[in-house]
Amino acid sequence: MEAVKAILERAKSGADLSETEGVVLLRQKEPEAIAEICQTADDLRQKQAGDTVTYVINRNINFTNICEQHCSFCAFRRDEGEEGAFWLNTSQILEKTADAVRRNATEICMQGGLNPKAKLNGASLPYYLRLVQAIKAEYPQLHLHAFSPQEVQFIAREDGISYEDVIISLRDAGVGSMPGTAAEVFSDRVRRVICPEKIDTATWLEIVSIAHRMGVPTTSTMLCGHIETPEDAIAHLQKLRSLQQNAIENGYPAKITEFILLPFVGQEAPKPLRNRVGRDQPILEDTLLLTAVARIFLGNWIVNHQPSWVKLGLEGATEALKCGCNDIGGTLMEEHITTMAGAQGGTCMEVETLQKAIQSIDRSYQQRSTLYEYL
Ligand SMILES: C[S@@+](CC[C@H](N)C(=O)[O-])C[C@H]1O[C@@H](n2cnc3c(N)ncnc32)[C@H](O)[C@@H]1O
Ligand SMILES: Nc1c(NC[C@H](O)[C@H](O)[C@H](O)CO)[nH]c(=O)[nH]c1=O
Ligand SMILES: N[C@@H](Cc1ccc(O)cc1)C(=O)O
Ligand code: SF4
Repeated sequence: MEAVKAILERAKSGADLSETEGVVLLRQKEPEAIAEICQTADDLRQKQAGDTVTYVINRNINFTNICEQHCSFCAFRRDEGEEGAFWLNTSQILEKTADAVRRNATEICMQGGLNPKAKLNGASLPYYLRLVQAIKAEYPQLHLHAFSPQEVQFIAREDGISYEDVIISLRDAGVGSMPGTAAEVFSDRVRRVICPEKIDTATWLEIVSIAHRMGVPTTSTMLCGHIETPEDAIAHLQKLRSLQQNAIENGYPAKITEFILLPFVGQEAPKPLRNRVGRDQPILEDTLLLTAVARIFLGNWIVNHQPSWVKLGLEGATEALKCGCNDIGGTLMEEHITTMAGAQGGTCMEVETLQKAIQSIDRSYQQRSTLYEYL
């Protein structure tokens, strides 16, 4: 307990914790120590981000779930022709966008499977650019938060072009920011088990750094609660922190806007990983401790922290607002990826429901843009 208190004092004084210190915090089992860690995270949240909790009105559009990869946590992907496979055409996407705009969305969050047939004139990039242009032509004011580093690498590989060229083209067509998914856990040992076909740690960091250099802000995520160790989790946070330090120190025009913890949902995930992890739903207590440690460890470098109501339920996400989070996330309108994995939180939130959850813990709420401007 004395060791924990000393570490928390250092964090409160504004110091960046070492990985060893982070691991000590994450390994705590005593309720008293855990309560102190959450209290420190809550204090730092107040100091760094204030008492107002933000939300964004957005819609997820997953344009296809046909994917050439086979991540062992993913219940969303399908082979072409398999039951449940889908691939939206432009008019379906525009209908969903029109409905989102009618419901006051400011953001479309677009991601999909890696579909080698998604090409125009034999190339992937023009296909993705057409998705972007179709939306931006009709709704130039909408913010497009689209395509993970894995999707960027897929396009570059299919077309034999550089990551930089892909990112510049997407940016110039109207992509406003990049979701920091596909990060999973930055341990190549773990990645060989849970996502052996995915980009490795170094490539994820490289692509996100290029995005920052090219003026494209990104989010950042971590998939937790599967086979990662506390050391893996802290190493992941350390890599995000130093990526952000690098963007700031080099004066890049963009950086990481937020950190989102994504607890693994196993219920409908492929059986090998589901069985190895041994549970269907995330353990709330473990998620909350990691939420708090992430706030403390990322320090002043990443000030916006968001829980996932999809995965924790709105009640669990509201608890996370007391353990370091200052944002409740998006309305989403239709969530598929983790809902297909058996997540219990729902697929859509009304603005009023998010506001009530925030009010229930005596905090004020505020609508934000994707880039955290108050609206
Ligand atoms: C499904 S992918 C979509 C974009 C693209 N296919 C990719 O992998 O980057 C988005 C993210 O969803 C998350 N996800 C997928 N299955 C999940 C599950 N069963 N539980 C929690 N998160 C999951 C992963 O973190 C993954 O990177
Ligand atoms: N937590 C989840 C999110 N969060 C992302 C936000 O909705 C938003 O796009 C971001 O904060 C940028 O403004 N998105 C999901 O699709 N699923 C989640 O579980
Ligand atoms: N789109 C979110 C993150 C996200 C997306 C899909 C998920 O299933 C989970 C998380 C972001 O980076 O901003
Ligand atoms: S997580 Fe993404 S890349 Fe992996 S199988 Fe699912 S859709 Fe494909």
